[in-house]
Amino acid sequence: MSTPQIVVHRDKELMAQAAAARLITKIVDAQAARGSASVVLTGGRNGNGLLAALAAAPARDAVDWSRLDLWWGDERFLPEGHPERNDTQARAALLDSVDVDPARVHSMPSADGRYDDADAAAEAYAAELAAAARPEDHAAVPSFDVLLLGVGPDTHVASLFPELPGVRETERTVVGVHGAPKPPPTRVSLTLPAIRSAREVWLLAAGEDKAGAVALALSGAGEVQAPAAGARGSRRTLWLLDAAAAAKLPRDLYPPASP
Ligand SMILES: O=C(O)[C@H](O)[C@@H](O)[C@H](O)[C@H](O)COP(=O)(O)O
Repeated sequence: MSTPQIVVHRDKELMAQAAAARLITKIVDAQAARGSASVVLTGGRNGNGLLAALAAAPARDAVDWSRLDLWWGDERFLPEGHPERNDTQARAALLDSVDVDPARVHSMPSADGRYDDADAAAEAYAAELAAAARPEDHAAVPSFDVLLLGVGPDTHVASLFPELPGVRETERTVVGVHGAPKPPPTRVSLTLPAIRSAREVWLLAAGEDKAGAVALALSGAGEVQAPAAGARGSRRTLWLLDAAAAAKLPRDLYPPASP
């Protein structure tokens, strides 16, 4: 697992634009090397801000959108098309305006009666991930090129909240989440083992309400108390912050070229 690297941008707009530029480059490079790319999307303001910045970036046309697999790190277990679903928001921010292959857009199941509950939905998504994994991935999920995560003020990532059962999961790749402290209470989430199968994990946090969470997760807290601390990529873990979210980082962690 990789050691976190920290990049601090002046404000959240610049952070979103820089992250979008980074993601375009990453996808183009992966497509050049392997023919296709895979990205795991996240919900929240910063994840959607990145997608909106990507939609507005002229370089987005360098991506072959038809050769991109999209997955989600978590989802609110709500009916399809619900405005609070992460995939509904991602479609509005970016996916409706680029030429993605619908068969490669792997939304998490919705609460529309097909699955009894979030646990059954999680099992179905785990099976979809397992079917997409290749032998060389050595895991029950593909080796995603980039997995994006927002960070909550309580240090949650995806729908893995401090001390809840989901963050303690060591076997399953996807779990149903019940009683989440952030509404809606019922969700579906990748687990830390699934997140750690990604080559690169990028965590996004902006605003002063995230400063405590960022400092805690990067200062040696355990992953059960601070789930963001356990989100690491196999090759790279990148924390993309704005200055306000970085404000409480211990000085020795603060990167040299920061504003
Ligand atoms: O399902 C959710 O409720 C969101 O996906 C959530 O996990 C979000 O990513 C973080 O809370 C950070 O949110 P912001 O980027 O809005 O601060």
